[in-house]
Amino acid sequence: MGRKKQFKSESKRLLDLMVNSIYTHKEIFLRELVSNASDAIDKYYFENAGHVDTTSLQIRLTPNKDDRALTITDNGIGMTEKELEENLGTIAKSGSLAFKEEMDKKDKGENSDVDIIGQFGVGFYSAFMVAKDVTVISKSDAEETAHRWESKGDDGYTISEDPSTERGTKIILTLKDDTDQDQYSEYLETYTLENLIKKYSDYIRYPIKMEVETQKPIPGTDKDEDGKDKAPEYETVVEDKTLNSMVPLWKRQKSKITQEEYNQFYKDHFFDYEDPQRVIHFSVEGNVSFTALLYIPARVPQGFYNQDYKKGLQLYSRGVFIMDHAEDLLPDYLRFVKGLVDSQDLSLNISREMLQHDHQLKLIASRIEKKVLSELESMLKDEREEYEKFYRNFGLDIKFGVYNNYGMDKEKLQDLLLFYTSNEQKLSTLDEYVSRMKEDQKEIYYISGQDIAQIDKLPIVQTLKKKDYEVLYLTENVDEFVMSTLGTYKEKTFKNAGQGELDLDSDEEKEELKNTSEANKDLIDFIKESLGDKVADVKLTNKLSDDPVDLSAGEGVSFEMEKVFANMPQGSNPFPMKAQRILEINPNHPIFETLKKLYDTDKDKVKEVADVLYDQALLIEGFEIEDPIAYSRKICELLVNQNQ
Ligand SMILES: Nc1ncnc2c1ncn2[C@@H]1O[C@H](COP(=O)(O)OP(=O)(O)OP(=O)(O)O)[C@@H](O)[C@H]1O
Repeated sequence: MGRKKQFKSESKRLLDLMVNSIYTHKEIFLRELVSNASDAIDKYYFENAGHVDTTSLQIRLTPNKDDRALTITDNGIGMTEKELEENLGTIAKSGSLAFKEEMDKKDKGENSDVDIIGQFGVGFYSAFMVAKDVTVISKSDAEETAHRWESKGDDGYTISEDPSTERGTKIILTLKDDTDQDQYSEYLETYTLENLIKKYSDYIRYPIKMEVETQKPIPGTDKDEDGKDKAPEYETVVEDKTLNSMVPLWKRQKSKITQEEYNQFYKDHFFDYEDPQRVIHFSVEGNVSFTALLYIPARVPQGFYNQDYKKGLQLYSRGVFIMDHAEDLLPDYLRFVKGLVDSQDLSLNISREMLQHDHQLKLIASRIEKKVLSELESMLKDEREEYEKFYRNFGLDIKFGVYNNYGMDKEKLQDLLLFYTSNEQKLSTLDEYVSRMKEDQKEIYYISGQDIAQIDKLPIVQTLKKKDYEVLYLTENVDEFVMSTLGTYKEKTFKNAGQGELDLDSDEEKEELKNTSEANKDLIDFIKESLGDKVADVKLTNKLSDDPVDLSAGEGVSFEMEKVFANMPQGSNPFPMKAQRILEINPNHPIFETLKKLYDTDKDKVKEVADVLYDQALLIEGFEIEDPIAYSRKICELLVNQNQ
């Protein structure tokens, strides 16, 4: 046995962290060791290109419950005594510098509480998260003898000669004792190992093999004495199984992948039982190189509106799984996109914290955003029905995308919006609406309500339709916020038809209305006074063709916004905002004549009628009335009086 040596001081600190790790993803040790094994085979392959029997290259897992040991064997390049010393005695060069800097910061008291293990190229040392003793037996073609490196972690390591003759490296992990938190013996179960390989290392290029026990029917036992079929007897057979599928689907040539394969991969990896609506598979070479395989689900994913729904793509580095739900790869408004990104430009040990600042990742994210948006644009252009199907599922996210971040992304998204309109009785883009606008129309009209049918009956909508103006129907809470974020589209301002003035009248009509209003000023003032602070104003309007009254909101908060604020959870909105209520009366409706007459004969009745009209206007707007019983009594009274 060789002399005991101490780890270099930096390594020792890292090792301490591993040995005493409270890191929750200890299982990644297997990914790290398998990845090293694969790198070692790569190196052997490249150094001996042309002379290698590629079929023999492999990685093997051997769990041994008696010894509580898990062995990972590869027939890669192996290490000489010196290499064992250099490579395993100091921490990996890639990570060492960053690690040391972080440690220096810590010493100066500036250290953030970052997840240190995830952050550095700790590779091999992660074995100490699960093992109390790590033995590495390695043989390089460059040396006659093999060597054995052994360590229990903190108290150093020994290197000695070993009788092995086969080229490559064998890493024997004697697992730590089980604790309440960690069942290390799980790593001796073949099914756990199979799952971990599938999860993290499925696409390693070389076969990862393991002997697995399976139950097989014993030949000839499926017939009884009379030759009739019966359930066969089973025996336990040990089979050598390849655990990984080796070639990632996304690395294969696009033209050679069937839709069925894409769909199956989606269902296997992203927990959906339905085929996706769209597959987007593309590669980018250049400043940053990556391949992305993205999917748009055909339906809203389960839990999509729950707080704990996680957006993001799976991240791979050269076919090795790094993490799930890398959220920085997708903007929020594309949170429905599922899929993965594989880039050789990312380090295997990159952490979430690091990703946020990673320049390469930002480039990847921006290419992905552009690609998905351009796919959606062409779907809208060329496959309208498909797009509308998509929009019914995820249009709300596109709307939130317009509204969020102070409208930062609105330019990118505005042409993907669809709204139901009065003319078309179907969904329209803003561009389509603008192209149909009347020559004299200056603004884009919209109006909000609970649903299409209710909006369609609103008095103001009837009037606009009569005058041949098209109106966008808004039925979702976020819609008005989208409109106010957009402000304009193709230099046309958005105008809430249920709010403020609409300027639809001709000069003569305006003049006539002004005259009627002046002539009836006393009556109008009286109504306003009798309604008190319920209304901000009462006025006559030409907007209403057949309806007697209507309530419009003053400038500022609209009725729809008021309703949204009112529905917010209590406490989140300490100053609920109310829209100004303006009661508008149709001077061409017979009710106005009645009011005029009553004003001369029975002012108390005017008050009653005004109350009823105001309540009616509230109902039309979808508000509750304050006192339904009083309202109903008044209506009955008026009906009875009429027949007397
Ligand atoms: N199975 C192996 N066969 C041959 N060499 C190995 C093997 N495992 C590790 N090594 C050597 O030990 C070195 C240190 O490994 P470690 O996993 O700590 O870091 P790394 O793989 O270089 O870096 P990173 O993990 O950041 O990619 C490797 O660079 C490699 O030279």
